Amino acid sequence: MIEVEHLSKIYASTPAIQDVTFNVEAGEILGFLGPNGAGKTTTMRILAGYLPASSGTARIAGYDVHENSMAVRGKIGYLPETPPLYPEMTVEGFLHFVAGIKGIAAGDRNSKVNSAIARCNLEEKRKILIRKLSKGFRQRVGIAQAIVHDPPAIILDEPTVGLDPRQIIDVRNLIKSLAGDRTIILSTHILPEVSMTCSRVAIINRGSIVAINTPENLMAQLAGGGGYELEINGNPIELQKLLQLLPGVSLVEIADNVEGLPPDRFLIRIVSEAGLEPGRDIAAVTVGAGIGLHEMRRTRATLEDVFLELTTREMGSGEEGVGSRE
Ligand SMILES: Nc1ncnc2c1ncn2[C@@H]1O[C@H](COP(=O)(O)OP(=O)(O)OP(=O)(O)O)[C@@H](O)[C@H]1O
Repeated sequence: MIEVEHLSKIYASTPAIQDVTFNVEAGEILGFLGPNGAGKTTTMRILAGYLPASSGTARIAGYDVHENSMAVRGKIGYLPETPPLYPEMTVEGFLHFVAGIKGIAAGDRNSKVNSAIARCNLEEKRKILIRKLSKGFRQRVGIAQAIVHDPPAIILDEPTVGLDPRQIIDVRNLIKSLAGDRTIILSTHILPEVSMTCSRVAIINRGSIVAINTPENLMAQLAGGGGYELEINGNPIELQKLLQLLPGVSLVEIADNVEGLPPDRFLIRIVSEAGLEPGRDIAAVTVGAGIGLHEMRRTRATLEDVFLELTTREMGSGEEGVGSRE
């Protein structure tokens, strides 16, 4: 549904994105995750046909975004970072106005507007002036204007920025409810947003895609990300020396300042080598050394670990990333 190939954009002499390539299948929600300034908005604006690329191509439902920008606008709904709302219009009046701009025939506008209002749970606000709405409701109006012409693809740029926690949950649920037959790209710099909403995530850093995969696979592929935590009483330094000798153990740390830990106990964090499970040996060595083992649990890499690993890595030091590039 969305095919992006070798897309680059250079502003004056500053490259904003470089050689960005990815596909989004019909019905998928792709999270476009990256720190501030990574190039998310630039990519979204090119896809929506609002900004020309310096090189490369992007197609939506088979149409080139540059060569067929009018056809593309009919296939795509776009919510920019700051939604283009008219505060002095009512919700319903504004959506009628947008439906007209988007070329919906006059006879179809009522049903399209009503359907967008229903999908975005705006029934009770339809006659209210937009300036009187809370930010959460305004964001829903922004999403309603993006979907009023019932496009098969939707691009949402940072849709939950500035919302309170309740509004964030509402907007995320709304986004999930729009999926199904529609293809959605959701740009965000908020990690939980992608794990809660998206089936796949592309991580962009300094203008380049560094990984693209399901959140689960990204976490599973992070080398050495898994490990164990032990709560012990006994000599932690002695145990650390013994555990460091075990095959499959790459790092043993004694944790500082752990809240809620009784004064005679220590927390040991162990990072294991990818694909190895030294848990049995760890338990046996600990008990064999006469150390009290109060608790032992597995720890797994989180999406946050993956994100930090990929976005804090220095340029030019094995930049390939953990996901499969498309
Ligand atoms: N109009 C412009 N002129 C010059 N440089 C720009 C322009 N727009 C963006 N940039 C630069 O391009 C890079 C990518 O910006 P972009 O807004 O796409 O990032 P982003 O990931 O959306 O960031 P944020 O989350 O902060 O919005 C940044 O270095 C930014 O400073």
